[in-house]
This record gives sequence, structure tokens and C-alpha cells, in this order.
Amino acid sequence: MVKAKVFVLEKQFEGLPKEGDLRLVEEELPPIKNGEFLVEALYLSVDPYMRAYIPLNKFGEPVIGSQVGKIIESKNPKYPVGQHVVGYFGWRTHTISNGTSTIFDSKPSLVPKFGDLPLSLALGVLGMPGNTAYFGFLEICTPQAGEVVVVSSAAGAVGSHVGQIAKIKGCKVIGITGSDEKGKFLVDELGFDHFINYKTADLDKALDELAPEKIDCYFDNVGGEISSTILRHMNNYGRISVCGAISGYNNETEVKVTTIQRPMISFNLTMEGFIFSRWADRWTEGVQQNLKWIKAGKLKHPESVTEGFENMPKAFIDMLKGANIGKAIVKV
Ligand SMILES: NC(=O)C1=CN([C@@H]2O[C@H](COP(=O)(O)OP(=O)(O)OC[C@H]3O[C@@H](n4cnc5c(N)ncnc54)[C@H](OP(=O)(O)O)[C@@H]3O)[C@@H](O)[C@H]2O)C=CC1
Ligand SMILES: C/C=C/C(C)=O
Repeated sequence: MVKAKVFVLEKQFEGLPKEGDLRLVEEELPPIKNGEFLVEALYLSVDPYMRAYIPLNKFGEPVIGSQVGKIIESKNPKYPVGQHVVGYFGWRTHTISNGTSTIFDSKPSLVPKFGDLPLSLALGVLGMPGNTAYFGFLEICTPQAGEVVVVSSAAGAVGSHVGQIAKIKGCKVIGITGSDEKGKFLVDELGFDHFINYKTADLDKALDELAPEKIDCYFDNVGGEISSTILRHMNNYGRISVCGAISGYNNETEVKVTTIQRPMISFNLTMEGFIFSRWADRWTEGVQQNLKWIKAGKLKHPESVTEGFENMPKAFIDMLKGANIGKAIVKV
């Protein structure tokens, strides 16, 4: 008999989540049936969408989320024992799956061969955040060499990746982030041209100084006042990829963007939102290109790893507070 440890929703979040909003329970799993397989978690992901989508999570149900695990029993030939799999199984150490999708139209998928790279990358640069950066930036912003690119939440999983792709494409890149330490990392380690600490700098003034030629592409991870300000610095025919709105995820009401119409009209802007699963049919293309860039030494993949399944709530809250550089991961 396998016992799973599972974090379930105890209390709806109000503002920044608290560890007590989640409860750790044990679940005895039944024997697997034909068509099913049993997965043991190795790495779990903590992501901003878990905060944004928590109103959809039922009380007593596992918190939504993805993981990389090892298949330890199987009665499904598509998911053989010993293989590693990525799935949206929720915050749990052991899961019985029948291979169907539970969220985002994403079925559990076998982890492709990454060589000697860590399996955790399947939750980051070689997984959902990686393809969010790859497709969400290249398809919507269509960056050209010599253009100016601004990315918010620039030191996080998606933002740090977008900035590096922008450098590969020959752009000037400015990252907006929440600390000087993170900003210096972007410039010194990832090759960004400049950073702006949105907590201490006057963003308007800093953009005047760092982007006098104006911004051609804005990859928006945060929304709110940061994005309103950036919009006022866009170039004619600028493109804005709306990826996330984390500045409002802890708010009771939706975050307000105070300035859209005037800059949209005056600068002939194009703004487009997306969910990563839009490019599900091109998934392998994104993973393979990101893998090639890693192997060529052009794409770094920082991670902030928290040890221990019991520390999932802490890792999640720390990520929302900005403690992570790169992808926030929990190692079981
Ligand atoms: N559309 C899609 O398909 C997808 C969208 N997303 C979205 O992309 C964004 C980035 O996700 P991801 O890379 O996984 O997460 P990150 O790794 O960027 O982690 C979240 C970061 O958000 C920043 N942050 C927290 N609160 C605020 C705030 N009030 N204002 C500005 N920044 C804040 C923090 O960094 P700092 O120190 O800079 O404050 C924190 O480190 C999120 O908005 C997410 O919802 C992600 C995946 C898919
Ligand atoms: C799939 C992720 C969505 C957001 C908004 O983070």
C-alpha cells in the first residue's frame, strides 16, 4: 500500500497566502487499474498561476501544480516503469494517473532526453515557463536586431529566459526587477544591458535615461502601474506581449492599468495576451530550440531550489515575495 503526502486547500487565500491556508494530509492509494500508472514525485514546481487560479481550487482538494516524477508502477504501455514524466498532478508525492489532462489541456508527458542536465529543467527552461518565454516573446513581440526590449519580473523563470532570447536576437535589453542583487545578476550573469529596481527607482526617469530611443517590445509579466508607466515609453509600432499580471494576484480586486488607450493610439501599439498552451502543437520545437541554446552556452537556467516536500508552502510564498532568481523548484 502506497501512502501519498498531499497539500490540500484548507482556507481560501486572502492577500499573500499563509502557510496555514494549506494542510498536509496522508492518502492511502488503491492498487492501480488497467490504463493507470503510479508516479513518485522528484521535483515540484511553485508558480504564480497557483495564486491566480486558487479560487478554482476546491477545499480539501490538492493544490494545483506540476511535477517531474518517476513511474514506479504501470498498467499503461504509453507510460512504462522507470520513465520520467511531467504532469499537472497537484501538490502530492505519489499520484495515480490514467494519462488524461487535468488542467491547461496538458496530458502527462514523458521527459525527453536532456543528456546530463537536471530533470528539474522540465519544469523550467525546458518546460512550461521555457515555452512561455520562447513562443510568447518571439511570436507576439517579433523582436528585430537593434530593437529595445523591456521585460518585467525579469529575474524570474519566464523573464530571465525572455531577456536572454532578446540578447540572442541582438536586442538591447532592460530588465525590471525587485532588488539590486537580482538586477546585478541579470547584467553580470545573463548579459542584460541594464536593470531597473522598481522598488527603489523612479521608473519614468530611469526609462528616459536608459531607453531614450524608446521601447520596441515589452514582455509584461506584472501588469499594474509598472506596465502603465512602460507603455508611455513605447516606440511607434511597439509590440506588447501580455504574459502575466502578478502585481495584482494577491489583491481582492483586479489590478487596474491606468494608462492604455492614449499610448496605444498615439504610438500605434499592438498588445496581445496569451496562454502558453496556444502553441501545444509546436511544443517540441520550443523545447529543442531552448536545449540547443543551453548546449551552445547561450541560455543559462538559474533555479532557486527548496529542499523537502513539506516546504512547498514556504517555497510558494517566498516566490510570490520575490525570493527566487530563475525558476522556483522544490526537491522532494
Ligand atoms: N500566460 C502564460 O501562459 C503564463 C504566464 N505566466 C506569468 O508570467 C509571470 C512570471 O511567471 P514566472 O516566471 O513563473 O514567475 P517568477 O519566477 O517571475 O516569480 C514571480 C516573481 O514575481 C515578482 N513579483 C511578485 N510580486 C510582484 C509585484 N507586486 N510587482 C512586480 N513583480 C512582482 C517577484 O520578483 P521581483 O523581485 O522582481 O518582485 C517574483 O520573483 C507571472 O505573472 C505568471 O503568472 C507564467 C507562465 C505561463
Ligand atoms: C498558465 C499560467 C498562467 C498564468 C497567468 O500564470
